[in-house]
Amino acid sequence: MLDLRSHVSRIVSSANQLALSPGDFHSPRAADTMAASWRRCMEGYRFDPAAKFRIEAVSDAELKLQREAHDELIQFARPEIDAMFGAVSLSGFSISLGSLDGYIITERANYNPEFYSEVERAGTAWAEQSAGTNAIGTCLIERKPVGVFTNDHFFYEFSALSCASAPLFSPDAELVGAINISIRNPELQRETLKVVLGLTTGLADRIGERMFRQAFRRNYILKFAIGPVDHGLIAVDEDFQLVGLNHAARELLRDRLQLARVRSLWAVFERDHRLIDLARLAGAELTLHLQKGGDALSVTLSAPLEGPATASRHAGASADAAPQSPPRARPAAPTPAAPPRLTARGLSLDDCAGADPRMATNVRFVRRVLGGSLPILLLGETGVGKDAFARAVHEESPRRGGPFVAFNCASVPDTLIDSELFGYGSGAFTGARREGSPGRLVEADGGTLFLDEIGDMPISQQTRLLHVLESGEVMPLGSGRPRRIDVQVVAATNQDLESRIGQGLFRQDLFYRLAGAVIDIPPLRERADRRELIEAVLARLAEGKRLEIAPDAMALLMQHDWPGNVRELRHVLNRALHICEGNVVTARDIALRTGGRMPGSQASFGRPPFAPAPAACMAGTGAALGGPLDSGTAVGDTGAEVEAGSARHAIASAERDAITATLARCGGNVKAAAAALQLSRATLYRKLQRYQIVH
Ligand SMILES: Nc1ncnc2c1ncn2[C@@H]1O[C@H](COP(=O)(O)OP(=O)(O)OP(=O)(O)O)[C@@H](O)[C@H]1O
Repeated sequence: MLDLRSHVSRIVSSANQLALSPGDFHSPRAADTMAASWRRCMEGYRFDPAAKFRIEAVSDAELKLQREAHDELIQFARPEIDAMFGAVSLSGFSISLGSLDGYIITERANYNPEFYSEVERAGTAWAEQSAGTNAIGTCLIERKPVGVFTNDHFFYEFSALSCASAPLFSPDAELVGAINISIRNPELQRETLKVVLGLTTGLADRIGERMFRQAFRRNYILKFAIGPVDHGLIAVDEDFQLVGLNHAARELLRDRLQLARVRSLWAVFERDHRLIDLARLAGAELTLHLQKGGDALSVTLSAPLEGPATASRHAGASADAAPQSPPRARPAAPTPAAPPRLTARGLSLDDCAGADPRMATNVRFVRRVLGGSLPILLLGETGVGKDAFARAVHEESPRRGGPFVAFNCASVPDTLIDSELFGYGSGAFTGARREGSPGRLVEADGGTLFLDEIGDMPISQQTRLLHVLESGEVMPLGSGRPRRIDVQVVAATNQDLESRIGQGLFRQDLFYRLAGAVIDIPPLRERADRRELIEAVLARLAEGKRLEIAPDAMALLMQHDWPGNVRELRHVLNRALHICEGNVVTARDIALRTGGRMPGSQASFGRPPFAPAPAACMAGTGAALGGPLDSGTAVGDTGAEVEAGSARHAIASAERDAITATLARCGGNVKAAAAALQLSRATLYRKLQRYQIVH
């Protein structure tokens, strides 16, 4: 282990020597991985390697939310983590699972304080932007296994640790997190860490395989070795049409898939008639050799775990989808590309889930609580489908025969919320209806009450609502008689409730009461099934008319970052279908709002150098500037006018302005700005990326 002075000078000189063009913070060569990360730390995040560092950690409540959001990933990872921990239980050895944001969400460790440090506990923030060079954070950025030996950590505080992390990919080949092994042992050799890195990569491979086999449980699966611990997995239907490829298989077969624009397994391997017969007969698993470009590859074929899927020629690995478009994570769907079912009642829970793994987890989770009295809290940006989800919950719950009552806490004036929500007796106040009003809570008795924009509810009504939820009784104003009610409460917000609690604007006890089951609905830009969702929304809008999306239009739609989410997508497609010629929507018909995420972006809002590719794109004509969200108002889903400059936009806009101003005041120093804004550094980095603020 180096002393502090040598540590700092090694980092600074290596980062400076790294021959990269300005702004290129990603190194193509493995040997440069550390130096590239150090350089990101100094130039991108403006960290000082000599500075004292304290790891950030989320609160227990936030950790609980994180765990709920990653419920499925934890379920798949935990048995493998436990098995590995049981096999290699050494002092100073811990295994942890990091979320995509770099938080440790579960861990196994020897908690002997001699070897265990608080920095390894669940809830700590290891995103590189938060903790500097480290195995979890750097692996998540590099999307490859990364070992970080003692002083390779950017901050000196971590130099007693050596860590190895490997990325975890979903069945759709999306990065979903990282698995990490840490060792706190001064005797550890750099060479030994390489072995540990192999163990970690094998662990990630096995967790990925569990997820893949579950997702494609109705398909035949071919498995073949790619490296000493890596495996390619390919799911096919009974006609040997490709249904899914894991990340390793996609990487290996990338050229072939791209060139051939394949759907069939026989474009990857040479046709083998034995395989067809064997697959039909296969009761379990068999190993055979398949020819691939002159080489014989040993492949294990396993039969479906559940009843075989019907032929699915529309599978994700279709001609124009492979390999960028992930295969479907829900192989059970008989016609995977079919649009969601449109009923008079709207979307079902399966429709809301589409083929997105995070949404599938959400739906599985919410189904477990339906029928009980646990309140459900829906979180997500504007337009992601919280309202649609709430209605689908009602339709699937045992209360579906009862009323569904929606109450928007932001659209009713504060002074009327009391009477509207809790009701009032006859003659309770001047202007009241003579016969009184039962109020929305009582109206929802026996059914579901959807409290939209709960984050905007004034604090005094929050107190009353909390009382109702705790007692199960409503006391209408001036009636003197409480009324018992039996209601499934579903609340929703796009606000950061934790920070509202911090500002004293939201009651913490109400939050805990509402957060019985927390469902985090991902924004459209993060959904793995974007392509299918785009097609489904168009099909739904086209009402039976057959319409196609030309590849150039699809490319625009896939690149856009959708600040208004599915609602914005609907507006864009609705406009396109009315102006397109014939049955094909082309790029000329697509008008996308350009610039920052919220209206009124300033020129200074760009993309941090390490952020994903810019999402803004513009159709060939100047019409792009006249996109629906620019027009000031937009026609809402129910036909009502929705203000584009609504309270939500104003809040986001104010937040973005406050961040920009604070950063400027702090000379671009993120740490100082985070302290001034009373945000954790990780949260501020997330917001910088969200608002695309260059600092
Ligand atoms: N999975 C989906 N498939 C098709 N359409 C969808 C899907 N999810 C949402 N939509 C549509 O997108 C639009 C916006 O959805 P919704 O109103 O539920 O969003 P929201 O999150 O509640 O918005 P807000 O935050 O503004 O209240 C609606 O027209 C809805 O029908």
